[in-house]
Amino acid sequence: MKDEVTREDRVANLKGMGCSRKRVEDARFTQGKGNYVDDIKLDGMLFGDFVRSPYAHARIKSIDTAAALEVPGVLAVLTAADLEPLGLHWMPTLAGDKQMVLADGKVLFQGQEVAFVVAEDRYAAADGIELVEVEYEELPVIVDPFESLKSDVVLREDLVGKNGALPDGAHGPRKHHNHIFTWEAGNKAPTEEVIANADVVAEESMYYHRTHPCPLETCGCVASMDKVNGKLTLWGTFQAPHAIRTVVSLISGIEEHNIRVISPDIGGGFGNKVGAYPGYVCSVVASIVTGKPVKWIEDRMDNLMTTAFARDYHMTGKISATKEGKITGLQCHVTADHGGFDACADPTKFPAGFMNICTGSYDIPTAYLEVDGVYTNKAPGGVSYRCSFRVTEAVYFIERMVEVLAIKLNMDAAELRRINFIKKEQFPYTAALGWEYDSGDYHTAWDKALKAVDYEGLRAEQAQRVEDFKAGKTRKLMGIGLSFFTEIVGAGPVKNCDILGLGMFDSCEIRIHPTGSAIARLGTISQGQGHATTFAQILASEIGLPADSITIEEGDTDTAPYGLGTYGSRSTPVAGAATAMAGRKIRAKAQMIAAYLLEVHDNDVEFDVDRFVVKGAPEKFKTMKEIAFAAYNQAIPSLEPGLEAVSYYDPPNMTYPFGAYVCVMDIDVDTGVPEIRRFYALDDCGTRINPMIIEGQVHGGLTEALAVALGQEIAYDDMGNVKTGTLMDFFLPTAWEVPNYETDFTVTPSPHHPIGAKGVGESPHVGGVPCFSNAVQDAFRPFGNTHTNMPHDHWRIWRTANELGLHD
Ligand code: PCD
Ligand SMILES: [Cu+]
Repeated sequence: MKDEVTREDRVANLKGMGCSRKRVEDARFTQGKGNYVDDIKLDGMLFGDFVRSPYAHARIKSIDTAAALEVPGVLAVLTAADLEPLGLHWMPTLAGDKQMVLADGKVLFQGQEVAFVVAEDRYAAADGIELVEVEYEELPVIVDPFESLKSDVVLREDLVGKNGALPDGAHGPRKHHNHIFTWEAGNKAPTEEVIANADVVAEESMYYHRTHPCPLETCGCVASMDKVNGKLTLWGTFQAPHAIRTVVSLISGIEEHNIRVISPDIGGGFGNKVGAYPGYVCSVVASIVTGKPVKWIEDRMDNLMTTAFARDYHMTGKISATKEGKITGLQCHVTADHGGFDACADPTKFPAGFMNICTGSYDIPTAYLEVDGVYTNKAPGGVSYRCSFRVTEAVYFIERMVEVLAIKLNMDAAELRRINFIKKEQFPYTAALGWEYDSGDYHTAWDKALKAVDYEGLRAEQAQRVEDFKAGKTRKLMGIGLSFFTEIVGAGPVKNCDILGLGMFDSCEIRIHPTGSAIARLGTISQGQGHATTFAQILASEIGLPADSITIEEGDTDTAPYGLGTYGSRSTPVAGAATAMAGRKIRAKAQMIAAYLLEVHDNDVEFDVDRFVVKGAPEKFKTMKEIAFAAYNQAIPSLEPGLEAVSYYDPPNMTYPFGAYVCVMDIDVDTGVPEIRRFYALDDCGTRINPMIIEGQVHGGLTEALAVALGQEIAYDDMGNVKTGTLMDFFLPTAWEVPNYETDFTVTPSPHHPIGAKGVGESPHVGGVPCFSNAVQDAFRPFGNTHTNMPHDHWRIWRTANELGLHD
């Protein structure tokens, strides 16, 4: 006899929310069957590549392309002079600035695009590049933003009026010719007053160094202009394909319906692929000029040296408290190094992103933040790396300030956090710098974390270690790194978040096929996160069809509904919500169909897992599969045939995931080598869609956090040369450096999200960096250390030990 199918079986069969469904995309990724931009090969396709500036700041006196054009296979060499008649020698940036597509009279950073060589293949292009003769006149180089604000050297002549007048920038008045904007949040005078009269004030200056996400796949595109039909198709590594389509239309004048932008598989994005690069514009122009498809793919050095960097924030803070440790005020000033052009990808009203989340997880009554953006001779960008909107910087700042305050108060840093956390009953909580935190339960998470690692025990062990060190019994110190973070993800309500005037909603469109399977398309685009797996799970739970019968498609602007793309952990909070809402529309229609089929009133049926059941008569039901068929097969009075829905979702607020991290580290004082003994990470991202994917996200984010905290950096010398432009010098952690992460969670749903989910992709990075850094700093705390700057590579750790006299 066949076992009866239980309700539990039916739930399991859906593989819906909460299930660790295996990633459906991995079958192709693990078998080398992914379809990345560089896999696209079209008939007659040409290859374009850049002549790049060896200088960080120079006047361009002449460009001679004659010899390059003689190279067999080289078809064209584009310079700014060729783009100028088309109005394409400069392009708008996402931050309201403009950027040279090809060097127009001067170059502002090493690696800047000077000319675009179009050839039959990559090798001919490379030969052509060698023969383009550019005459440069070197100009004084500025790599330090503080120097920049004092210098007579004008970096952006295009932004200075004839008589030296300084027209306003995109974000208001400018103080100096190399100044971009000042952005403020909070209340200055009251904060200064609180700090001036406080029992205790801790002050610190810190530099969050410039780094780069270094995705496995570099940036690139293939442009194909079909002149007969007037259609442009652009494949590329785009994190925001629809926005790219709109931008391409606006700057090229090609009507938007004649542009098709496709993001195929993307080998990691991490924010690097949000903005628009000169390579896109040049490929499009080259395709129009030659009438052939043109591919442009960066090499690793191009990618590291010239595409969207992250961080480069010089932060100075003051934090005040009572003698008992209750925080009373916080002040922060940032000097933000934006390089040669302001190309940050923040929502328009937020030139320093969400840096104003820098009060962190603490109930701080008054605060003030001021950010000055500055031009220097470095590459532009400033969007990227597992937090598009500067939350990494904000959390690093507050999590260091709290540690520095703990030292000043001679208090335990875990206890100091505990007494200042926003309390559960205070949510929704409006922070001093303006954000409304949707939900949180920080005390529960913190207690769980400290208990899991036996915090008291660790502190006792650390004290013993200090004794042993002083007694000459060991040369290893022990650091306990703590961090508690609150993220802000899911941009964003259209009322205050837009990019280039495009409101930051997102979308999902669903079609149910007659046999009860479905396709859903979204305005976001996976770069490895596993959207094809997880969005199908949301739908499975909402519409009662198995996730395995639902295809998720993203990234083709001809088919997907308009959306703002994937970055800032916005897919779950925004497109995930749209998916649930579209699913509910499907369910509402399915209910009417079910009622018709069961010959009862609409309100007499109710949804149960995968079917509609007559209330009080569970043996009378129609499964979603049957309903789907009926939608196409029966004429139902007053209902259109078919079963489709679309939702454009404008979230009422952002979501505020949080987490509690602890890192235990042993540091060899004589070599400066840190050894991570334990890393415990508790994440709360509200309702969890796929626990296994969440765990993968946490592992990835923590590994990138380890990289940034312990060695990864884009470093410049005084001449503006990039010293870390290859993977020989740029630290990319491998399994060798990575510890065994212990992951954990609590669940505090978002009250405004239809399924209560918050983002998680960025969180481990945001919380991880301060945790690793705090572990290093904590090891040296007993010897008088208050703060040292990242990255904590072996040399810098060794130097700290040396400066503290530990080598004597
Ligand atoms: N609650 C929850 C949440 C979430 N999830 C999952 O998880 C993931 C994620 O999500 P999110 O957080 O929402 O996010 P998205 O939007 O999707 O994504 C983005 C992110 O993501 C991350 N992760 C990753 N991974 C991979 N693999 N790759 C990549 O690239 C990446 N990137 C990075 C970044 S950096 Mo930016 O862009 O900087 O802003 S931001 C970012 C997906 O799958 C989802 O579904 C779940 O499950 N649950
Ligand atoms: Cu972010």
